[in-house]
Amino acid sequence: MELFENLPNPDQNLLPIDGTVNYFGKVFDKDETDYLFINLLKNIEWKNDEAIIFGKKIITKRKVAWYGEEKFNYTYSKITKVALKFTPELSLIKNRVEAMTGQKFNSCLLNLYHDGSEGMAYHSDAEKDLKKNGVIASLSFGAERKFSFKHKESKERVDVFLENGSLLVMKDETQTHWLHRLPPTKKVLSERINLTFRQIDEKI
Ligand SMILES: O=C(O)CCC(=O)C(=O)O
Ligand SMILES: [Fe+2]
Repeated sequence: MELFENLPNPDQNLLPIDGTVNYFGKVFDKDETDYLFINLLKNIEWKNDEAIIFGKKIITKRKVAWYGEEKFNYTYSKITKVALKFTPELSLIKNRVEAMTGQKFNSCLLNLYHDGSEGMAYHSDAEKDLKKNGVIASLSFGAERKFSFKHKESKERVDVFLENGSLLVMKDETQTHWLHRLPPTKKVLSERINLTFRQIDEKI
């Protein structure tokens, strides 16, 4: 039986050292994936992102949204945001992800990339509002895109393609030792939605 030979193995660590990244592959069936993509595109309150880069306020082409269980404040690229309450679809996705990872999440940052010209530069998600070494669960809908990790010291690279309806989990010391990015590409002409479920430290 070689039928499952090429299926992603969620127990496999994609990183060679200093962190853990597990790729689960597609975790929603085709109909659910299509429904969720269209629903998120329509019902999420998408806004162009604002960030302070080298002291200057910039507005990104990429759109973002921030949802949570509570009205959390969250500081990202030096701008503080307040979370909106989870929609029924976000709660459904969250429950599914919690069952698959055995972790609890209380917030979600969403990104909408209109096409391959939009991406996200190298960064790590270790803002002070997040639990230290907390787990991040990343869901992708729409166009498949490459996602790259780079080790902060050795500069070693690890690439993974994030499929429509797939789940990627980053945990342990990943954010301390690795950067990640979504490189821009000329090959992708359609939209991609990314959801990163996170664990905001409720003590703050
Ligand atoms: O779009 C992605 O896959 C990654 C997004 C990301 O890294 C982030 O929101 O922090
Ligand atoms: Fe990130």
